[in-house]
Amino acid sequence: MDSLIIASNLTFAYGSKNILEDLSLEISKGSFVSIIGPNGSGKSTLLKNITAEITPQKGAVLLDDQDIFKIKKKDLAKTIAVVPQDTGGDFAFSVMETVLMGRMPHQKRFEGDSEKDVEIAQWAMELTNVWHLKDRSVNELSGGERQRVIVARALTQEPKVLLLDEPTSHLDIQHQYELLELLDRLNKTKSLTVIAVLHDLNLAAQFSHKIILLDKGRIVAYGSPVEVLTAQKIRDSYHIEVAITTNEITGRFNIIPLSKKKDRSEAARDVRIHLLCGGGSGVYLMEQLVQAGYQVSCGVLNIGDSDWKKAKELGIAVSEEAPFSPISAEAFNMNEELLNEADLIIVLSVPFGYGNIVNLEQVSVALHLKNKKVMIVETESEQWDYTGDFTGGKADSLLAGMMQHGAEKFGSIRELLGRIGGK
Ligand SMILES: Nc1ncnc2c1ncn2[C@@H]1O[C@H](COP(=O)(O)OP(=O)(O)OP(=O)(O)O)[C@@H](O)[C@H]1O
Repeated sequence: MDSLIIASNLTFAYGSKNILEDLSLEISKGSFVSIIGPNGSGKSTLLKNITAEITPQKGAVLLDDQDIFKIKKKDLAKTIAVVPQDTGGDFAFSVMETVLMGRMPHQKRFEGDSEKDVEIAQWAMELTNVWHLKDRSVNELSGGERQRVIVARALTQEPKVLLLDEPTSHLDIQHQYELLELLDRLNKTKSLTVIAVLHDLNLAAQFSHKIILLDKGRIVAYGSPVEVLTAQKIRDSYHIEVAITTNEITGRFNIIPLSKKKDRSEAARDVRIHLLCGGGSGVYLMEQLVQAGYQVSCGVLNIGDSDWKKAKELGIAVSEEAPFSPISAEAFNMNEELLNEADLIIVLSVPFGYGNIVNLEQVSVALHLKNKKVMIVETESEQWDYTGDFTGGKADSLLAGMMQHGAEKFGSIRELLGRIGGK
């Protein structure tokens, strides 16, 4: 590994309270590393130690093999730029003047801004989408605009490594992505090493090569997103349950916080919901219902189907069958059990053929004989090519029969969630 930063055995205390405990790490040149961890775990303190803003009581930090605390501040600023957490304070300067301050490490004393300095400042302001604000006073900007100006100032330093402390905290979702995509681009095209404290684990997962998970001043995990962002590690550090699922389209994984059992809505906690879905029609609803605290089951689903995969990821009980096989007695019986246990059955827009009509018949029996509550969602989703009934009218007549016996119909999953109190 071609290391840019090596921290060894760092111990840092504020007063008598140790914040970092014998912490060691290496960050390689050209990498994109995120630092995550719960509030107060020491992320900002670590960042300040490895940028020589504060000095540890014990341990050492090397930047390119040099003791960082011995490098002159001006020289250090040619290599390292920092976007601090708090970009507040009084900036009685214009945006242009503020961004040009980033050139100071490269300028001689009393030397004004050269044409090149202005060009670099413009380049950084265009990248961060603040060029149009160049003549405004920084004091008049919104939090998000100001944050982008500070990033522009840091880029104007032309650093080899950019350290950012929660750079997305003031940004709306569009600007969060724009900023991280910009950092990703600079990382790839200019070999800029990026070290960012991020609170959003999904953003960290999406953009980082490596993630450092800090807890109580110690590194509890350091590795690729897949190695660090496991449900177990997140539970241990953040004391929260999460489901980790894979996005079918992007291939990236999503971390979905699940409310703690005790925090779940009283109403949702003990309600069992069974879904008749398939082909991805149930993915979104499953996530929403699990997140809202419902106990969810589904079936019968073909093994390998996207709904089946999502159910497995979320740990949902599922009655399953091999693809292209008729529903076996075993799958039928398990589905019946799940239906019997359910307080509510939801039928989603699934094309019915002779292979899966049994599912609908089972729901119909549960409604007619067991008085189960049934909700039917009939949508033509963009993701799902709803083609309806391939059973010569049998599916339609079962659905119509259920409607006559009290099943409720909804035009969309959102409408249904509005009724049952999902998210
Ligand atoms: N200047 C300071 N003086 C005394 N204690 C401090 C100071 N700065 C931070 N601390 C304490 O050090 C601990 C770690 O703080 P730090 O800001 O590094 O955590 P963090 O992981 O970045 O937290 P957050 O996610 O809330 O930003 C906290 O308990 C904090 O109260």
